[in-house]
Amino acid sequence: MTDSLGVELRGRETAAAIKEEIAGLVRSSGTTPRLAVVVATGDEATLWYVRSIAKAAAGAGVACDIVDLGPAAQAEGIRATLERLSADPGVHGVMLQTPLPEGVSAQELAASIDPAKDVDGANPLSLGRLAAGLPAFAPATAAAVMALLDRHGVTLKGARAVVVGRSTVVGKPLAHLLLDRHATVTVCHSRTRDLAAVTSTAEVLVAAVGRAGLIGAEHVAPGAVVIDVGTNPTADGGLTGDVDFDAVIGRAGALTPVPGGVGPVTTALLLRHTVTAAGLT
Ligand SMILES: Nc1nc(=O)c2c([nH]1)NC[C@@H]1CN(c3ccc(C(=O)N[C@@H](CCC(=O)O)C(=O)O)cc3)C=[N+]21
Repeated sequence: MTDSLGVELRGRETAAAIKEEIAGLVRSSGTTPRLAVVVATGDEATLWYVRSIAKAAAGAGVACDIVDLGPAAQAEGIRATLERLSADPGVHGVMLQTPLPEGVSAQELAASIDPAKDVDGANPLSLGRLAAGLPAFAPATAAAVMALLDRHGVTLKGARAVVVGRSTVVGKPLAHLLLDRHATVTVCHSRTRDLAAVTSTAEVLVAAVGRAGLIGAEHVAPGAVVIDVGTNPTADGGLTGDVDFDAVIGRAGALTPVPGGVGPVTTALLLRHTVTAAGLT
């Protein structure tokens, strides 16, 4: 918790600092890290994310190949592509975008990404290594939550942290990252009884569910640091989080906005992981 209330934890400055650091590393190494992004969907939000990765990569001096297999791609074709990119010494990072076509399992396919190139932490091996405390890439979104907490000087050691959401891409890896930092971690989900009773004990509260406005004032302890991972599309083509921003901002010690919070940091850390995979750090 913090002493003041209502601080906005903005992500754009953090993202800009990470991208600047990457650009410096690339310049001084003389190596161009290369990220391959495999796409097999027509989902608008995903395509937006892919374009923003390409744009951020260009600005940071990272090469980015979009490998678009189209929304009709089959599991075997996607697997062959991931295997080819994993074996290509010119490619340092490999990412498979979700969602995937009906009946195609992202987790089964992600097992074909070389863990050394698994910059979005999608291979089940990466999650297992993370849980075991071994070096591994965390999913960029989970890493972004930690980066925002660190950048804003939030103390995690001994802190009560509550994560709402148990997805493989955010909730589960994040619980391990917080445990590693000696937080006392509780994971809530759709079957949790009396959600507000649990979340209102949190000094650090992370919402990663995908339900607009789920977290209201009654879910938040005064002074808590609240990180909103939700990116829910709105009727007018915008984006809104899992936290009711207007209801919570005056009560929270600090709160990330959507847009402009976790999202931009996610993109920057995906590039940071690619730089690490290229051996630059
Ligand atoms: N394997 C995989 N990993 C992902 O991490 C993944 C994925 N697949 N599929 C698609 C979703 C979506 N996603 C976003 C990341 C950043 C923003 C982001 O930066 N949004 C901006 C604003 C965008 C706007 O205003 O429209 C912001 O929050 O400020 C959004 C969404 C990652 N995803």
